[in-house]
Amino acid sequence: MAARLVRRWCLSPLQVVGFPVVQLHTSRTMRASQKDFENAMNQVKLLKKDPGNEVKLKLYALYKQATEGPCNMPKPGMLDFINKAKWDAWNAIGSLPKETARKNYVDLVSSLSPSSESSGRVDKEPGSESVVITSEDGITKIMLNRPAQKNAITIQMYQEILSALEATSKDDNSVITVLTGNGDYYSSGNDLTNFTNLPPGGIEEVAKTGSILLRDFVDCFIDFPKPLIAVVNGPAVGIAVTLLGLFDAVYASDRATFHTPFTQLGQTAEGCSSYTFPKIMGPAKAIEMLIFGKKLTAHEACAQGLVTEVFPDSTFQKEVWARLKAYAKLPPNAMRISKELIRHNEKEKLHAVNAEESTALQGRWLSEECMNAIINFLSRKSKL
Ligand SMILES: CCCC/C=C/CC(=O)SCCNC(=O)CCNC(=O)[C@H](O)C(C)(C)COP(=O)(O)OP(=O)(O)OC[C@H]1O[C@@H](n2cnc3c(N)ncnc32)[C@H](O)[C@@H]1OP(=O)(O)O
Repeated sequence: MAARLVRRWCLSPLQVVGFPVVQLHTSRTMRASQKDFENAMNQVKLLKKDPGNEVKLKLYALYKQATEGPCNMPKPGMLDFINKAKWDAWNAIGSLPKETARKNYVDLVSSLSPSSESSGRVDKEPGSESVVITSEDGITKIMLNRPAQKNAITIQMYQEILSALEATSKDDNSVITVLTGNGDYYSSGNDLTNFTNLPPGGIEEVAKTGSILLRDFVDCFIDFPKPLIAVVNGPAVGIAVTLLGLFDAVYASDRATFHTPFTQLGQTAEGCSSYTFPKIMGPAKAIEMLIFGKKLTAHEACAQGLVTEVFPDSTFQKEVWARLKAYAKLPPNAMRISKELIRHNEKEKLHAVNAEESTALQGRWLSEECMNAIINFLSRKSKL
């Protein structure tokens, strides 16, 4: 379902919003500007880097305006996220003359030409390397690897992380396990496109399968038997923050921030944070984060007890990995038994909280508040 959308995006990113890459027209009577327009359409096919949803919607809208004039389609239903975003973009152009739209399209494409494409960022396909798992010196590193999407977590990535945790919990060579992110973000949390490709059972089916996946995923963190460390290399959002309450140590760069904008998204807390956060930082501070969406700096999160230690970004990787290598040399059974002693009294409670939170979210994902927030994000009309 949602993974299909993401895969489709990665294989042919320009087509996700119905981007007109194959609709070339040739005419013997075309004028110069029509030629430029067709060249621009060809150029778009050669773009190496996905220009992003906002630009794709602009291109779509200008193309439609240039070829058909003002928006003449019936407005798609609220749940038809992608077509609704396309319709909004086209409709927003109003009565812009066809020729102006054609020129704007050509100008926009030339601003995206290969010479102006940045080559610095890695953008991997899910299913290939969106989650990279490596093992060295007794440390299993699970690295979120979608830096261009700020390491937003797709359905497939949840499944891959879950499988990695299950495997490493049974691997005698693995002493401690680390979750971290590649690029400037730790993770922007749940990929908001996870819920946009509707299966035959509609949005209800998406919400139900999402809730089951969430519950299984978080259960795996609750039960993980060995030391679990978060190396928070940059900003963290949503589930990437809430899960931290289930880690045994959280090391953060001073560039990291911690943001749980659930209410703004029409959603509610998950990752057992409705229980762990009040316990860690007291209800007053937990409510500011989980209900009002207050974003914490790394030092604030450390003062609240969510983060174990903050390091300057310039030395973060070096200092943290040196420390983890030393920890991984400690006797593994003693660490495992100590973790069990510290955690086992809470496990039953945590599983019950996880079940409750997952059920509450299933309902939230069907709410108008949540759908509007996702539509807003996808149509890039608003950002958090
Ligand atoms: C099944 C289990 C479900 C568990 C549920 C968990 C709940 C949550 O985790 S709620 C939190 C969800 N996350 C968000 O609301 C964050 C949304 N993203 C943003 O607000 C911003 O992108 C950002 C503040 C993280 C970064 O802003 P910035 O201006 O620096 O960069 P952008 O241009 O916005 O992002 C670059 C690129 O990445 C895409 N992207 C970023 N985050 C997400 C995301 N969470 N889902 C999908 N896509 C994301 C963004 O769309 C951009 O893509 P394009 O270049 O293609 O436009």
